[in-house]
Amino acid sequence: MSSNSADIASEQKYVSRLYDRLDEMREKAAGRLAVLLRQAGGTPQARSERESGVTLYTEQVTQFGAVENGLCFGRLDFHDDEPRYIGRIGLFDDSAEYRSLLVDWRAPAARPFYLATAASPDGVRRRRNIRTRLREVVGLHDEVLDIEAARDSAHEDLTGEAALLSALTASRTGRMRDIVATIQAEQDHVIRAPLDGVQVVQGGPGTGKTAVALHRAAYLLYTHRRELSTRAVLIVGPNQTFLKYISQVLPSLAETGVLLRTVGDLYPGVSARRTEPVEVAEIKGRTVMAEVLAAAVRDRQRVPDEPLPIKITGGETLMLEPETVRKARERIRRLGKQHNLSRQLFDTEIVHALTQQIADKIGHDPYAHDALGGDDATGDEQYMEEADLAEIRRELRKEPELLGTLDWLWPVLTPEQLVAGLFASPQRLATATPQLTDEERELLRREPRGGFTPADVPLLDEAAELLGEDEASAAAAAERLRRLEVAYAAGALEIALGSRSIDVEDEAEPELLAATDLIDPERLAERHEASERRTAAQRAAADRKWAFGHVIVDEAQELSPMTWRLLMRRCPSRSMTLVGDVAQTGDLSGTSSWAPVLEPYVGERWRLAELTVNYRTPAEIMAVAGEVLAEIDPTLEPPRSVRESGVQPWERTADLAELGEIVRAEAAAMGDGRLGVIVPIGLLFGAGRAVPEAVLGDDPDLESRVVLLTVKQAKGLEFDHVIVVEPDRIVAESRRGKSDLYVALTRATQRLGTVTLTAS
Ligand SMILES: Nc1ncnc2c1ncn2[C@@H]1O[C@H](COP(=O)(O)OP(=O)(O)OP(=O)(O)O)[C@@H](O)[C@H]1O
Repeated sequence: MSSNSADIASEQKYVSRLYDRLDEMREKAAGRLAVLLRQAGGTPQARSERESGVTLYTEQVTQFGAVENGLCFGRLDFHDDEPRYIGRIGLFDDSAEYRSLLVDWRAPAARPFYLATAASPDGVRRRRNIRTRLREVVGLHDEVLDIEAARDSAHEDLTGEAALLSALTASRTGRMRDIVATIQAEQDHVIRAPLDGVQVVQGGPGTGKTAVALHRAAYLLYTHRRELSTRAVLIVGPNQTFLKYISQVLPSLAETGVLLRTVGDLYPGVSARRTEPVEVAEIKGRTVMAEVLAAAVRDRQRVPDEPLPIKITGGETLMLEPETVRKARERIRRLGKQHNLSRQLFDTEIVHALTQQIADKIGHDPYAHDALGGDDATGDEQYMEEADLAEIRRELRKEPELLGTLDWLWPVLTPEQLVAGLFASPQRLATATPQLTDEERELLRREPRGGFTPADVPLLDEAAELLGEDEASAAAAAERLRRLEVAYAAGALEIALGSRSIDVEDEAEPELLAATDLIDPERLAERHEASERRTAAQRAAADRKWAFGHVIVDEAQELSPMTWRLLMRRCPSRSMTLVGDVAQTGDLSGTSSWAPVLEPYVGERWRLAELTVNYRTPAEIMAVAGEVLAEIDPTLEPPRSVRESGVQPWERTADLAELGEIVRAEAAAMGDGRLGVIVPIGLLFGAGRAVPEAVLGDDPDLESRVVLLTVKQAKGLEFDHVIVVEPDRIVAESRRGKSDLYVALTRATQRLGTVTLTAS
């Protein structure tokens, strides 16, 4: 780290100029936004232009606020070119030449900042990391890429790791940070990989997979803005806690147009929070469930055992024969249309059959063969006129008893009704699941009330495909969209306010406050709705059939085959980035190899990139975790730790009552930072009583100093210090217990301890 004050002063001058420029642009955008928000009325065209202006300037104000911290973090000096400053966004001066002041990190011109090495300098003489706090330059770290220049430099440091190491050893806050200033070359290659096709990123714990996935989203949105801003990018993460943990990374990279979702939230209108045993989730994740659901739909298309009497107005009773229903059903099934969309056809078939019955009874022309009869026609056996038949059909369609019968024979179903109804009924389960054992069937049974589990979501989606949407559900979808828009509009206003720079906030920027005073979320949502100018991410969130421009999956090894089906439906272009580690798979329906999950969708056409360096876990901890990895699969290589901490992991044996004391001692040794206590599922509440100061729950607040959680909850997260309680019990709790332990042991950035409890 250099602290040459002359250099710092000179960089400060430049950085201050960049902030001045940022302020100018932000003020301009906020001013324009405020003016637009005060306007009302006008022609439809004027309104529409105003609405797009509001969207544009809201986004700009948000973006300029989001890049406040660490706006500029790097500088490249070339042998034969002007220095180039690298930052979170591109900035230009407002002169006629529109000169570049700051290069966006995603632009090709910024790439040498991440890739140039002394061996392959690419014209770069010196790479400088600029560290800022608020708007002040507080340190420089130089890396000279040519030996000659290195001799003259005041910032001689050829290791190139100082900036990285200072980022890695900093205390954690409970929120993931971006790594834009220190992206490493192997990560950069993944981030900038082509948009098309399926890119798998396999890497051990701490290799930056999540970081890379998020930076890739930002890169793709920047580089392919036009395609992706209309189709949107979806990022799927394992749980709400994890999504919260990563939620600030993309805004800090000035990207907000990405939809972050858990699998449990991928079916619009359902928030799957119900829990269930892992064995049940595993059954629901099997591909065979697609056949089960198809059978469950067929089972709802009934054929009565006996003729059904149907009383119609006027007191007459028609008989609907099982054979008639069976034939109608066969004909309709042959058409291959979705169940709900076939209902009308079914009605038509049955109404026709019953009309025929009436015609047979009353419509036969008694004079058909009688030339002297009162009728005009001769010869042909004359049934009723077509107009009369049509009239009967019309009347029949209004008959309440018939309508009830049709509903019973071919009910219009929502996916929710189909799935909940299937699991609630032993009889329906028995019919639809011949492939399962009695025991498995029994596991699937549950009460319909109580909502859905994450493993139900792919089933709901599959069911929706089989059923098709009728008008009622389309109307419900429109209402969902409206509600989401109100929520989004509230969020957008919050971001516009919350992301203002500290300086601006201090001065209580009057125009921006006026902007939010002027419009409430409900009205902003109406503007969006009226103008059809919702962001793609907003529209995608409410639309089950949305085809995303790119889908990124984190912890992709955990997805079940049924979830893969759902995701592939959401991404027909197969432009995907899948990051994960097959050694960390915990879910029983997850995978331990990439090829079999991808083969059904893309054959062998997918690219594999491997990340090999562990940025999180010091070598001392990785040595312990490496032993567990060898037990999972001796052919797997643990990632190489980038640093050593000099601290060996510790082990203790204690009884549960002592756990509180141990945790307090560890927290005291930690300074500021976060301590994660990872326990077996069965011990969560017992440990919670023993360590009352720890937070725990479905979605624990990760910013708390001590967090108590299960391995499943800890997946993807990290803490400065970690205590793993009862490692053997963690292994024993699941068929994938060793992988769970491996995950638990690799969460610490500084120090690891394990506690084995004595039986008491
Ligand atoms: N180039 C980098 N510069 C600075 N920090 C980095 C870099 N790469 C990774 N890190 C940090 O290393 C830690 C681990 O990264 P991340 O969580 O993305 O790893 P992961 O591969 O997803 O791990 P896991 O598989 O255990 O979930 C994070 O704190 C991340 O910020």
